[in-house]
Amino acid sequence: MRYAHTVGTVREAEGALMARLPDGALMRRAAAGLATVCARVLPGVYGSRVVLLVGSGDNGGDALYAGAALARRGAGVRALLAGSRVHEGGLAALRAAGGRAQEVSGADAAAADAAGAEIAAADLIIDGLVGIGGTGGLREPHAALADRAGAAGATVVAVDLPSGIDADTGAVDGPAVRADITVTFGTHKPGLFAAPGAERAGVVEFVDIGLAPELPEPRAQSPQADDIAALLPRPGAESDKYRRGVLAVASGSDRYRGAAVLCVGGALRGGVGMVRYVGQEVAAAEVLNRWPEAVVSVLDPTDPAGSLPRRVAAWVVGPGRGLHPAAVVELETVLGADLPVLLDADAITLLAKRPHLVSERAAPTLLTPHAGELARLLPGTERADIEARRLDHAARAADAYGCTVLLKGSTTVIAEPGRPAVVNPTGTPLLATAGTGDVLAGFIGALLAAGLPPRDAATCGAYVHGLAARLAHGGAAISASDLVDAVPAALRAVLG
Ligand SMILES: NC(=O)C1=CN([C@@H]2O[C@H](COP(=O)(O)OP(=O)(O)OC[C@H]3O[C@@H](n4cnc5c(N)ncnc54)[C@H](OP(=O)(O)O)[C@@H]3O)[C@@H](O)[C@H]2O)[C@@H](O)CC1
Ligand SMILES: [K+]
Repeated sequence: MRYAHTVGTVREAEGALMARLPDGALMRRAAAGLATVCARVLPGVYGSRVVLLVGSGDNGGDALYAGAALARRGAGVRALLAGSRVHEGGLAALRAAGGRAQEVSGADAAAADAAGAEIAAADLIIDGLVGIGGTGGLREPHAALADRAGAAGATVVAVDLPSGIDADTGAVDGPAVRADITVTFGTHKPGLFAAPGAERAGVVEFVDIGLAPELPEPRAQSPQADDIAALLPRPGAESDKYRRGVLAVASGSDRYRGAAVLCVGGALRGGVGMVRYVGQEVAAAEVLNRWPEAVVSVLDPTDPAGSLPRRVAAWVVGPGRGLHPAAVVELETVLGADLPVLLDADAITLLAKRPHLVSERAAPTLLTPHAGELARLLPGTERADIEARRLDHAARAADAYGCTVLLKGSTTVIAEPGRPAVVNPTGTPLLATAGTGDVLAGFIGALLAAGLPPRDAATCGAYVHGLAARLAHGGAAISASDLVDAVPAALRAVLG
């Protein structure tokens, strides 16, 4: 598991630790770890050209000390000083090691051109413009340096986090460094997990500076394959279809038959004991045709509540279901039962007008909106703002509805009141195609039926779903049906 803490928490922990350590000890640890990663990235340190982008604060100090270490090993190191001040100790260390420094000011075109030439000729660029002390979009000349670094062919290593991304949210306001590698200190930062910041971080390397004993509960966590393997249920000798869990699926309609077939497919591949599908006649026939192992019943339009299956362990409701009055009755009936329920798509749209159905519910509920649907659940919130600050808004919805929320999209985030947000690391743009959400809902439903709590079921579901998309065609485009077929390979990859 990777853990992330907010800037405020890091500052407090850093203060407590620094009080017990000699001056500069933490920065020396950070810079040594940074220099080690940089040396590993370079084909050879001796004779290589390293450019440091240096801002006013300690992030620049880290870059300068690491640059000094590389200069001592024979690298040609040039620091471009962009800030209103510079870390004096770091600059002295760089100079003592034979490195050179030049100032870059936003107004001086000649200095900017000289800096541009250094960047273009570099083998390695170390981004120490701003770290956790950065606020708002990058100012000049920082923004221009970030752009030039992006256009250069060199490997870019970001110090602590790529400059220009918000450490707590991952929001990017204007130009930001695009790193190949980010070397982060003490703990991960939430902005390294969540898009759009996460997309700028490249491979994230963690350097332990001894902060862990001082850190409280994290703001966010990002599961790795072994965490998922530990959570996924595995059938034992005593398993039977009822113990593995019976999932009721109310997805699709005669108009949207695919949502029925895909959701049931996701559930079956999620290892459910039995799927009980209920829906309109043509959709039900389609499900049976594609998945003969599903137990299917046809909804009575005059009695939607009475025709719902009983003796089930969990429910999935909503994908392609429609917004008609019978769908409302169905939703109210399902939420009235004391069982775990996953609501997706149309069920979320219906819920937005009836929030009490979930907020007053005691049994576990999981909502799986995309950003547009979450905007419906949080009146007055723009979709674009949700995309920019996914962690905050998922947490807000979880608090407002008193349930678990999985926010789908560029980075899938799972929030639950009082718990650290889970940020899924396997997401891929390949998933941005119709029907993939139906598969996810079914797959997570299977895990709910098996008895996993919603947060764990959602965590495993998002992870396996993303991995399946990546594995389906080796990174080439996929359809939602391909995704269903690739789930077993993803499960094999996780379970080993
Ligand atoms: N915490 C830890 O445990 C450890 C932390 N360590 C390191 O310290 C880093 C934090 O250092 P920090 O506090 O000095 O802040 P940091 O990000 O370098 O610079 C902030 C300065 O930048 C400026 N500035 C701000 N916004 C800007 C903008 N948009 N555009 C342009 N400029 C902007 C502003 O200065 P101004 O120019 O306005 O005077 C501000 O004062 C941390 O990320 C890690 O690398 C490790 O060494 C050891 C362990
Ligand atoms: K940085």
